[in-house]
Amino acid sequence: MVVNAFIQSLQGLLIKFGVNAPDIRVQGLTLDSREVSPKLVFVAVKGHSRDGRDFIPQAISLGARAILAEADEASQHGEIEMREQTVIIYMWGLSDLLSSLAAAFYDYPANKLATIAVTGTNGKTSVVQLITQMKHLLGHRTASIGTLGSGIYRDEAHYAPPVNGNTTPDAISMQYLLAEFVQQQVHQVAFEASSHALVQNRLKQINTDIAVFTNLSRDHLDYHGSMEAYAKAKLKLLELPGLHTVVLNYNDQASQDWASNTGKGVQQVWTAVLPEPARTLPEGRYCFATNVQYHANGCQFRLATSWGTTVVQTNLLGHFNIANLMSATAALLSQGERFDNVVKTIEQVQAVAGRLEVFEFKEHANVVVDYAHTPDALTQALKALRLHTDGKLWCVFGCGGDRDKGKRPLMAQAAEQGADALVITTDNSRSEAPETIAADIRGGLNPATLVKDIPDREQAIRYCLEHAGANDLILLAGKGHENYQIIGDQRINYNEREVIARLQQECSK
Ligand SMILES: CC(=O)N[C@H]1[C@@H](OP(=O)(O)OP(=O)(O)OC[C@H]2O[C@@H](n3ccc(=O)[nH]c3=O)[C@H](O)[C@@H]2O)O[C@H](CO)[C@@H](O)[C@@H]1O[C@H](C)C(=O)N[C@@H](C)C(=O)N[C@H](CCC(=O)O)C(=O)O
Repeated sequence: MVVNAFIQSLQGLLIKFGVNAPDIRVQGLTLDSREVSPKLVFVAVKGHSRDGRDFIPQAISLGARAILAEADEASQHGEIEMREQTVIIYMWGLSDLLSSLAAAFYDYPANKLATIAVTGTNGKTSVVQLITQMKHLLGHRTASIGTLGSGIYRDEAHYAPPVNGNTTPDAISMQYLLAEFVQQQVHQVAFEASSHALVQNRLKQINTDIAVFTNLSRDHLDYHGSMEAYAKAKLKLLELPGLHTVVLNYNDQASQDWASNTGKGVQQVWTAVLPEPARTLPEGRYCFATNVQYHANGCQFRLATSWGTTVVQTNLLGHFNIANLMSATAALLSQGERFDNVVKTIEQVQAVAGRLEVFEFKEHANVVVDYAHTPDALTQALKALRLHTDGKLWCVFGCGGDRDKGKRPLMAQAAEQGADALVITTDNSRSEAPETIAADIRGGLNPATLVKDIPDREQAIRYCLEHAGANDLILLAGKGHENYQIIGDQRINYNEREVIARLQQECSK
């Protein structure tokens, strides 16, 4: 809820932007005509598929007292039109002004927060979540914004869903969320910066202390057109105001571009996961994980940084999670958190719910829950887990009903190539019979591959626990943090993490 402190004169603000408008007192701004109320100003801008100005009549009918509309040409800037009881103020270049306008409206909330922005093709969500959890463990009131939604971290993440389903909310929502956090005495915010958001200037006026770059690989070419344009979009993170540190990935080629585009006076901190201690050290600060040993319930590695060196244990699984952990650690150390305190948080931090989340079983094989539900994600998860077991790697998986049937044999191949023992189960069968989906999956397997069909997911997990050796590792792929199964047209409660917690208790009796 926007609180009274935000009620201010829009007029004062518009004067800053060279527009002389009548005095209008409002509580907020919105880009969406459907959300308009008399207390909100509707901001009508041209979009990719639609023109917000076409929704002005709807905003008026919902009681908008004021509308800011994108001007078609510079000469129209500051023009004022009255339609019924509503004042429409035209502004030239309004789309690009949105972040500045909203920042001013909400009184520059980012200036009152410690802010960390994370970009990169993979790992954004995990790094943001790790930073958030670690800052919480260090005793700070910490919030995050990203693919999982937005909110303050308490003992677990309970977030409001992402605005419009976007990883990075629109320019107005970003400032609004930050202002809400300020109101709630938050000290630290970490947010994901998608390449779309950077190109569309959703973050332009967000004072950002630290920028973290994870990695760059092919993605979103439908939107950006070429790898060059995509890489350039990511680099726009370096243009955000207030940056004092940029965290770069020594293992990723694209970091060289980042290093050469880093502004004067901005400190570079390099992160890496290396097989053995680094022979040469980068210029600037660094935060390296070396000699990583992978166990059934986590990793042990040597943490070698410009702030100190020690051996640490974490219950995160997978090489890429150690890379994510280094990014988070580097950001925290750059903020001035004490080395020994940060090390303690590395040892306490938990995996993001349903993302290579390990559940320990004393007498049985450990179980890992992961959201992997595409062939590539399944391949990556199995590849990561292979290092964590000397025994067999089990894979429990399925495919959705009423969806792309071509995916079924591909999932089978990914499982067959990455795992030693396969169990096909149900994963949102919808209107199809689980047996039909299983048969399609089997169609992608080598006939000699040993595979079991157990449509009931819980029975499938029990089967693996009973048959796997204590050194084996069992991956339950597909459900992750979700808490339902769609069977027929019913959405049935099913939380795999709760099922496993129950089985853990049963097994410990
Ligand atoms: C291509 C793109 O980025 N589109 C974003 C953009 O929408 P748009 O410009 O197409 O909006 P539009 O539908 O043309 O509408 C134009 C204007 O009319 C307004 N409108 C529209 C309908 C209506 O009834 N009333 C109304 O007022 C809209 O609020 C908007 O201001 O602005 C919207 C509001 O900020 C975003 O929600 C929308 O994201 C869409 C949903 C999207 O799919 N975006 C993807 C590509 C994206 O941004 N993805 C990245 C993550 C990528 C990743 O790393 O995985 C992200 O940050 O989420």
